Amino acid sequence: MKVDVRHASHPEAVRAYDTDTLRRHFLVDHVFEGGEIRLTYSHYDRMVIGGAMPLGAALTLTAPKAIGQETFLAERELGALNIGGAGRVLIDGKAYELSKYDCLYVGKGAVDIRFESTDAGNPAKFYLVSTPAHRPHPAVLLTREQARHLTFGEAATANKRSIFQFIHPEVCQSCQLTMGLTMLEPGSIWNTMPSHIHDRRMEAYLYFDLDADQRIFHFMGEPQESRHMLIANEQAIISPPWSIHSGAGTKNYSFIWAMAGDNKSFTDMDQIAIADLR
Ligand SMILES: O=C(O)C(=O)C[C@H](O)C(=O)CO
Ligand SMILES: [Zn+2]
Repeated sequence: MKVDVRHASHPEAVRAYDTDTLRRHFLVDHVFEGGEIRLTYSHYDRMVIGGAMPLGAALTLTAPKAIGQETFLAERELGALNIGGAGRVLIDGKAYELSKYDCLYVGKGAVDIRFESTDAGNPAKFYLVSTPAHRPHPAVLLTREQARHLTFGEAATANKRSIFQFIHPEVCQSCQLTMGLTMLEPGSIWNTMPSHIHDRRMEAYLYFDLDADQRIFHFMGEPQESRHMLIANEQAIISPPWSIHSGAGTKNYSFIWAMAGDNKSFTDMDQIAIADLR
């Protein structure tokens, strides 16, 4: 299992980052590798993001040194959303079957976590997000149809999209983790424009369902000091709590968002007027 540790950056320091430095701190360019679990440990709210892509054999989620525990979920909770072929997650011997766009919540205290693909030729890709947790909540398997479905945006502003809230207080209990999926309609390319910040929570995005030759311009930074990174399919970004997080693709795409921090309120956002961005 590979673990990459990312430290937190002060917004004043980020103003001076060049492209490579921005990407080193905030881009996770290699989330999925066949037959491996890869993790990135962010010091923003100690969120861990990563990918588990099992092939022939099951992959076991063990506790890396960064966690400082005997087992990965000793003091953590986990969301796993499948963006690949069919697969299953085994939690202490109980199997949960996940098709593409299904999400599993796993609470604090689960010990033995394994990931399997149904067909190694069309492997499952489990996108993982984990945050510290203070109490156990039951495991919940959610299909996209069981998520809370909201629609936002318009074709005229190229931001017509569906938001599916999976790990959200009205759908599934968690300690601090929230997680969901946003899918843009063909012809719509903008997510979260007008953009927002929420200093109470950090956020991470996994961009996917993007053609290999297309890219997403991901905007970040303080609202009056915006920067951008070019993102390819199945790459993730870490968004500090003080940063905008907004993207424009050269084509439509989907992304998984996840947040952690002082509240689980999706609507607790400070909106930034487009005219105020710099
Ligand atoms: O398309 C969107 O807008 C989103 O998906 C917004 C993110 O979920 C977000 O930034 C939540 O704070
Ligand atoms: Zn946000």
